[in-house]
Amino acid sequence: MTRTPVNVTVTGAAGQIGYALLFRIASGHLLGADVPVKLRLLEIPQGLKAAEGTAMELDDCAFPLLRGIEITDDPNVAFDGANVALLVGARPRTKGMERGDLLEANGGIFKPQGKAINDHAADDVKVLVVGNPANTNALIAQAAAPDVPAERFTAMTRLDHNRAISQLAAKTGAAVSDIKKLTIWGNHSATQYPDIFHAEIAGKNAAEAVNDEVWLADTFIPTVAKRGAAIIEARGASSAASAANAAIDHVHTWVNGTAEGDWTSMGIPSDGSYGVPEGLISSFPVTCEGGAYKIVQGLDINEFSRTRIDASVQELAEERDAVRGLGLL
Ligand SMILES: NC(=O)C1=CN([C@@H]2O[C@H](COP(=O)(O)OP(=O)(O)OC[C@H]3O[C@@H](n4cnc5c(N)ncnc54)[C@H](O)[C@@H]3O)[C@@H](O)[C@H]2O)C=CC1
Ligand SMILES: O=C([O-])CC(=O)C(=O)O
Repeated sequence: MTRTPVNVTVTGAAGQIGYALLFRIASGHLLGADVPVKLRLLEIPQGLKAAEGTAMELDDCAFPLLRGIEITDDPNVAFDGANVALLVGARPRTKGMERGDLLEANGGIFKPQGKAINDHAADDVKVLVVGNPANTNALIAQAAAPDVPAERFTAMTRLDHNRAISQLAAKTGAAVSDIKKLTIWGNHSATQYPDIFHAEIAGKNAAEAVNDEVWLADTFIPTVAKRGAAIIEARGASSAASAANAAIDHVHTWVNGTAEGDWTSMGIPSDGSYGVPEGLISSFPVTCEGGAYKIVQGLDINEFSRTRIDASVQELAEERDAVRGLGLL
């Protein structure tokens, strides 16, 4: 049976994450090895030529699943009929730019893109925001798309989730595949909280297996939370292939489901669970099934975790208030 191609829109397609992402989408890693895709690449006018170069390379791979590539600088065209929208392009912070300036500059990107998604995307559109500040950019886009169910707007904390699994595996000598139920709470920023109290290593509680609160507080949490800065320091450029890989993981899990006995972390609009104010786009532990996600309920949050979740959520509330003050919500 021939399947109808899924329309996948990628913004910032000529950037470094875009370059690492597009080939994996086209080769079937995003949605599945039997799902044909049509790509729409959105760039600013200065980025169009480089996006065309990437499209030439995509053609040269002769991917059997790739059924077309369209390149545009018009969000209304890029999101027309989009089933999956990966919002990667964002305004990076430049010298002398304050946080408020960054939020304002990104508001100028994510508000019109949210409106274009509202007006043109397919009814089943799923949106992942990668561009930083990812959680608040997702909130801006979602607010501009009142006709799209709010839960379709998500922000990427899967890279943090994967980083935390890898650090925990290195500490304990466990295989990455033995680590389950890790959680990233809060913002994709240095305040995020990677939580191992409910995680399992080969079926045993991870916090008990580690049994080292000093390592947890002084090494594990800051290493995961500041990994982005460490990569910039080492590579001279921010994470690209690992960020693209996390975007693939995020959408693949959302569409195809979490494994039995495991969960993942996604930045999603809060329903008030775990004391996170409703509407904030915060990272939670979630399970996915049938193309929808659900927050894992009933976890016991200890004092150590509560303080850290609250601090990250407080930062999200401040970002929301700042963009509200700028008239972006
Ligand atoms: N959530 C996460 O875990 C991570 C997020 N990031 C963020 O992802 C974003 C992209 O990173 P890179 O690809 O490395 O940046 P990059 O600077 O290499 O590429 C960004 C691309 O976006 C394009 N762009 C800018 N404004 C646009 C607009 N309005 N519409 C369409 N395209 C637009 C630019 O022309 C550029 O080609 C950054 O904001 C970065 O901070 C990066 C790593 C991890
Ligand atoms: O830190 C950055 O600028 C890029 C990023 O979000 C990450 O690597 O987590």
